[in-house]
Amino acid sequence: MIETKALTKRFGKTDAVRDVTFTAAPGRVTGFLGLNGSGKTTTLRMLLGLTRPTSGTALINGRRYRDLEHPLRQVGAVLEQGLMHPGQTGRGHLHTQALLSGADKARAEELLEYVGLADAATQRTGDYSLGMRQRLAVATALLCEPSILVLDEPANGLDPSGMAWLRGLLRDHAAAGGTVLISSHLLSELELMIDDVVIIADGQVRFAAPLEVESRLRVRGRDPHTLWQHFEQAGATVTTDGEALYVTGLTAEDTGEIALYAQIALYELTVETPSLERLFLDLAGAA
Ligand SMILES: Nc1ncnc2c1ncn2[C@@H]1O[C@H](COP(=O)(O)OP(=O)(O)OP(=O)(O)O)[C@@H](O)[C@H]1O
Repeated sequence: MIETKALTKRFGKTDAVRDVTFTAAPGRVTGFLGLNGSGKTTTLRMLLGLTRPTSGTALINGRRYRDLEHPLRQVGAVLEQGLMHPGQTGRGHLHTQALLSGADKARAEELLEYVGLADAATQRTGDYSLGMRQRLAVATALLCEPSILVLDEPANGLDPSGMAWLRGLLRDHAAAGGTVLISSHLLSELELMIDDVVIIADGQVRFAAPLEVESRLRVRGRDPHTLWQHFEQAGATVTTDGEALYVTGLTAEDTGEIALYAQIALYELTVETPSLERLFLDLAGAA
């Protein structure tokens, strides 16, 4: 569990982060979205004890990072990929990091395989592509099997297959009960991998909610007018573009049952998740 409460950081006269409060819950992948300079990295650095907050708190499993007993066993972070010696091999890097963090070599070998670098383990990291360095950084973060993963812009440099790999890895981590916080300005890519979204603009949180709350249903049926009345009677909000009805406030199951009860054939019942990009541009742009 990650919690920030009224987190604030001032650099001179600049309020980089102002009153930021949000939660990233276990079992969920939380996207931390913002344009460049919006305060994402500063927030994550405060969470990881690398920058001292001006005020407010940032907690990992209920404690500040510096009060954690075995921080690397609780939280793994990918903040930048530059922290590896270019002359060291991928395997050498991971073995060194394992030694420093109290993990064993077998875990390092397992992770080389898991992140898809087993075949490139003997190459120098200086010859790695940006995507390969990202994979190695993720492997390093996972060495001590932390329940929480914090990743700052991990999608940078990943090709489509790398993105699919990252998506699978984060989903598996959350499915096993872990907490994932991932920052990005690459909206379309995050949309497929997150459960909850926190949007930050100009140092302040503009939106924090599960992604699905904003979803709506697109419904077409034989008698739209009567369907409309039934949906409204069930408490839904209904609009139309002349082709279909758009229903919010009902599940797809409820909607199907209501149509069956009214004996009106349905021709279409689609759950539409709003484009995160549209949501983001509306909220971030309003800063
Ligand atoms: N050490 C610092 N000293 C002074 N100002 C800083 C410092 N670090 C960040 N800032 C300022 O704080 C604001 C937020 O920066 P931050 O790096 O947190 O944003 P970001 O959302 O991570 O952006 P990016 O995606 O470009 O990294 C910016 O205006 C930045 O210039």
